[in-house]
Amino acid sequence: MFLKTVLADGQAEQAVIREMKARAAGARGDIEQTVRAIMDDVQARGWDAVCEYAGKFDGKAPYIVAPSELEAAYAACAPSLTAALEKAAANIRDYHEQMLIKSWEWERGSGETLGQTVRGLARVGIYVPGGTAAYPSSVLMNAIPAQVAGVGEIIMVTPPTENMSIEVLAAAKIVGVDKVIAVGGVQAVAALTYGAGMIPQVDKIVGPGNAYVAAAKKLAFGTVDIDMIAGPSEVLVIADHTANPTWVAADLLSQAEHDRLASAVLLTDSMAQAQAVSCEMERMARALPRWEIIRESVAGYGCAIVFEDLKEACKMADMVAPEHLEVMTAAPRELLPYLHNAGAIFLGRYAPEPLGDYMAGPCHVLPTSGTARFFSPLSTDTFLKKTSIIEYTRDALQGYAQDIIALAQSEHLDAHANSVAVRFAEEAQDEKC
Ligand SMILES: NC(=O)c1ccc[n+]([C@@H]2O[C@H](COP(=O)([O-])OP(=O)(O)OC[C@H]3O[C@@H](n4cnc5c(N)ncnc54)[C@H](O)[C@@H]3O)[C@@H](O)[C@H]2O)c1
Ligand SMILES: N[C@H](CO)Cc1c[nH]c[nH+]1
Ligand SMILES: [Zn+2]
Repeated sequence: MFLKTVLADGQAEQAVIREMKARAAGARGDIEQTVRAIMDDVQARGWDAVCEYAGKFDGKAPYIVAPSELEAAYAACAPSLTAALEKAAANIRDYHEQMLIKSWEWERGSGETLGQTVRGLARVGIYVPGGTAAYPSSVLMNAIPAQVAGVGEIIMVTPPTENMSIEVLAAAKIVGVDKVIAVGGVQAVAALTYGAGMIPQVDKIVGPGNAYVAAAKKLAFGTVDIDMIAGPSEVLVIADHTANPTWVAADLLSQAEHDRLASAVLLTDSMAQAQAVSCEMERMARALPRWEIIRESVAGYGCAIVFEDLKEACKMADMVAPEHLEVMTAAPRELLPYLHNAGAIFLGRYAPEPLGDYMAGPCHVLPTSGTARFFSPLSTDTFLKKTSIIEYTRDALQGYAQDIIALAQSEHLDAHANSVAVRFAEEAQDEKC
């Protein structure tokens, strides 16, 4: 069968999870030493090193992409594409405006004012891969949440390939990215991390890239912040016998085509459904241009598991914690309370995964490789920085003075205790006199 199909027996589920973990570890690769050497060299020698590595790996010196080049790219795209990008941009923007957290203040009691200021980061870098994975949709998905969060300056970097994607450049123009620099790979991440030549140091680097870029982002973490290390794409579909097998198959293929390491998993309570989906996948996949990639990803990381009860399938989905989770059952919302771990959940037959990739509005940069157990999608939160605010009146502080002093003394921190005591000592003295 095209999609290997097994009955759930406890072991089959564990085997799938083991394979996915091994895949995630393998995808990371063992290139840290090479990447560290480039990062260190850029930190030490700055722009000269960036230019040398750009020449070595991309055969071209880095340069700032002029606004006229962005305009020309926009004009060169089909109007139907720029219109679709603009529609997607509007949906991404209004979705993220809904979730934006604002600064807040609260009076706990008389004279105790507490709160938080919430501000966008001053400057962020967005990495956009070169090659076939240069997705214009990813430019929108990374840059718009940053803009809505109020980031001061967005710098986009992308490898200076011979024929840079006009669609990517058009997307940068639509969003209004502040600066686009044609530089890629580790040298781009290093320049954004330490600052080099025309590239200023940023506060955070986001966006996907190959194993070198991912390793560089890992090393950058600490000097700057990063979003996450994105692994290969994943889709897990929970479908009962009511789902249309052609549609389920189409959705599984939509992520299998991303990458040879991509995973496409079906969980169902119907063996007939599993078999029908497998047949449909094979039929449709053979007609797709990325057939070779699909064949490898489905053979390596695709499967269907048949459960007696869909609640058991939900437990398995929670263990996998997939990037994308589709629920195509007669009553999808009934399963929602049982699903805790996923980057994005698509409910019902009219929410195929590519709706989320392009148009619905939530960001398509999602946790992968099981990290949806604890990571969240990229969003405005990714680009926000919070600062606590504490303001007390004299009386409010006095009300806590003895408690603070007691706590400080218990930790043998006399200067801490004194910082509060000193504020009331003079008054105590005055009262004595
Ligand atoms: N998860 C997602 O949402 C998502 C989206 C888009 C792309 N991606 C991933 O992004 C990646 C894109 O990869 P890509 O290679 O096409 O573009 P890329 O921009 O990530 O990497 C290209 C750069 O890699 C560097 N490089 C190449 N070989 C090197 C070497 N031997 N040593 C040091 N540096 C080297 C070069 O500087 C080059 O500019 C893919 O792995 C794809 O799966 C993921
Ligand atoms: N599904 C990808 C993330 O896993 C994002 C993407 C971009 N374009 C199409 N798909
Ligand atoms: Zn996709």
